[in-house]
Amino acid sequence: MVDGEVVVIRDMTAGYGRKAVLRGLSARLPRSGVTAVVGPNGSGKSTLLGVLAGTVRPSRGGIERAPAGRPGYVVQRDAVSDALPITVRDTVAMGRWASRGLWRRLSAHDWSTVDDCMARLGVSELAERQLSALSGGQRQRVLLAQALAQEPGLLVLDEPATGLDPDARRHIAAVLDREKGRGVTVVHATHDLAMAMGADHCLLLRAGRLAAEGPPRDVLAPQAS
Ligand SMILES: Nc1ncnc2c1ncn2[C@@H]1O[C@H](COP(=O)(O)OP(=O)(O)OP(=O)(O)O)[C@@H](O)[C@H]1O
Repeated sequence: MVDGEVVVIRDMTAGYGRKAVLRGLSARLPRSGVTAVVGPNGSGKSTLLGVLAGTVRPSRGGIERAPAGRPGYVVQRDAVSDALPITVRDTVAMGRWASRGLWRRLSAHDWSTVDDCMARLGVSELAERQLSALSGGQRQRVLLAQALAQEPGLLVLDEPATGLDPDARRHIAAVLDREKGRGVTVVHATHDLAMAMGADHCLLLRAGRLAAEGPPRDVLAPQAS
């Protein structure tokens, strides 16, 4: 892997308040590839994704050579309120606000991007349904469509397959592969071995440090045994 083809995280320390969660972490993510971040509960996966998405600010070091533009970020599904009175189409349209601004009307091009993203995730038939009335798997696809509507160069997903049945997991994995084919750099945290094995690159975190990095079969083989 040569330097021009990677996103570089260099000697990065980050956490919450005075508590450092990630300490001196250096890693590389293949550009236009899928990276899986694995590790036990509390090892710092979500914190790393937060840094990549720009919601957690490192106290030292940081990301070099991130893809241009605002990252698309899909948080863990249980972090999204069930009570939001909003339709599926309007949820996906929120992805356009980042580039359009809150107070400007969305253009015909914006709405066609929204409709295209819903189609890519197979949720077009749900467009007028309330987000709160969807199953967990449907909601996850809608949130992914919202992130794609931002047309990001970097797509960051926190456990996109958790709680989904095997078909839904395969669908999400196929969508991530398709985005990679469109040149998007994809990073996701997962506890799902098949999802991690399907990635191009794998980062294993342990207690806020990088315990291993490389092809998933090399990183995960000792874990699986
Ligand atoms: N908003 C926050 N404020 C304070 N501490 C936090 C916050 N979010 C996470 N932490 C702490 O940071 C540490 C790492 O949490 P993080 O969510 O990054 O781990 P994780 O590997 O994603 O875990 P999981 O697999 O359970 O999702 C934990 O000790 C957690 O309690």
